[in-house]
Amino acid sequence: MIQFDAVHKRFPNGTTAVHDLSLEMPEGGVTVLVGSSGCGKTTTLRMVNRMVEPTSGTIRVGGKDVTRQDAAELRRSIRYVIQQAGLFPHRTVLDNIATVPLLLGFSRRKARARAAELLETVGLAADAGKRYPHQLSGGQQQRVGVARALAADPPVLLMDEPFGAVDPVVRTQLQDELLRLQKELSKTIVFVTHDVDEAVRLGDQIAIFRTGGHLVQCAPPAELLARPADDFVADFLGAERGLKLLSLRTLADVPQGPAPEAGNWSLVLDAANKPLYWASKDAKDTKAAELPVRPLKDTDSLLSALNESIASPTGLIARVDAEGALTGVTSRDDIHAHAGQAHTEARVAA
Ligand SMILES: Nc1ncnc2c1ncn2[C@@H]1O[C@H](COP(=O)(O)OP(=O)(O)OP(=O)(O)O)[C@@H](O)[C@H]1O
Repeated sequence: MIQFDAVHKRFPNGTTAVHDLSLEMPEGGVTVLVGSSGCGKTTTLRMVNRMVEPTSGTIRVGGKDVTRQDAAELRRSIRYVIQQAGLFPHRTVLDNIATVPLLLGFSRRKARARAAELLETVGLAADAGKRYPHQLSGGQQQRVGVARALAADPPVLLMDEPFGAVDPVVRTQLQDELLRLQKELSKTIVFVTHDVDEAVRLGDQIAIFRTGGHLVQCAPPAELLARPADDFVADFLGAERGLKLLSLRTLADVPQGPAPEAGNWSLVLDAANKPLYWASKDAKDTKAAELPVRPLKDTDSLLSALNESIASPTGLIARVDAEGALTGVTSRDDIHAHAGQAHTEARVAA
C-alpha cells in the first residue's frame, strides 16, 4: 500500500504542484492518476520514489516513510516506466533488460536468461532480443520498457504515460498485455494518463486532479462514472460517461435464446456451428443479401453488445462460446434493459 498523508509540493519558483494530498493506493491494485495538463500527476508519481521530495506531509510505501529510506534502495523496489521507454540506444534489447538483474548481482549468464524470460512474458519474440531499440516499433519498445521495469521483480511500478506515444490499436494491445500481466503478478501500480478510456480500462481506482494539484475525487471507475463528485469531474469524464460505464460490464448476465428466423433475415452457420453472416431471404434485396455478423462472447462488454445490436440488421447479436460456436442470440431490447439496470446498480452502489 502507498499512502499519501497531507502531502504538499511547492517548487522553489513558487509553483504549488501538489496541494494537501491524502490518498491511499491499495497493494496489488492499479491506481490511475488523471487530470488536465499541469495538475500535478507526474509530481505525485515522482514523490513515491523520491525523484521529487515533498515540501511537507508523509508518503509511506508498505508502511515505511519513504524519506527515511535510502533513495537508491527505494528505487530498486519501485521501478519507473516512461513514455519513450528510456532504453539505452547502443545496447541490444536483451542487454537493456538484463541491466537490472546485473545491477542486482546476477551473473551475466543468469541476467541474460532472466531477460530472455521477461521478453517472452511481455509478448515479444526471442529474436527481438538481438536487435537494438531503434530497430523495434514504438509499441515493441514500450514492451521492452515494461520488461526492464519488471526485471527486478519490484512490488511497485510507477508508469508515466507509458503508452502515450503509440497508435490506438497498439495502445489497446499494450493495455491488454498489462491487464494480463497484472492478473498474474499483482503489482502495486501507479499509472499516469491523459486518456479517460485508458484510465477506466486499467484502473482499480481513478484519482482525478485539477489544476493547482488538488485531488477532486478518487473512486473505482464504475463509481466515478455513475456518481461524479462535481461538474469538473463530469466534464472531464465526457458526455459519453454512460457508454463508458457499459464498457465495464460484460454480457455474461444477459439472457440468450435460440436463434429465430428474424423477419427476412436468418443467421447462416458453418459446419462447426460458427456464425458466418446474416442472409436475406428477400429475393429483391440482392444488394444486401449477406450482411456481416460479429459474434460476441460472454466476456465481451455491454458496450460492444450495444454497438453490435445497432449494426445488426435484425437487432439481434449472435453469442458464441470460447471456440466460436453459436450458443444463442440476444435482442437489442434485452441489451438496453441490462444497460439501464447497470446504470441503476452503479448509482445505488456508489
Ligand atoms: N521542477 C519544477 N520546477 C518548477 N515547477 C515545476 C517543476 N516540475 C513541475 N513543475 C510545475 O508543477 C506543476 C505540476 O507539474 P506536473 O508535471 O506534475 O503536472 P502533470 O499533471 O504531470 O502535467 P502533464 O499532464 O502536462 O504532464 C506544473 O505547473 C509544472 O509546471
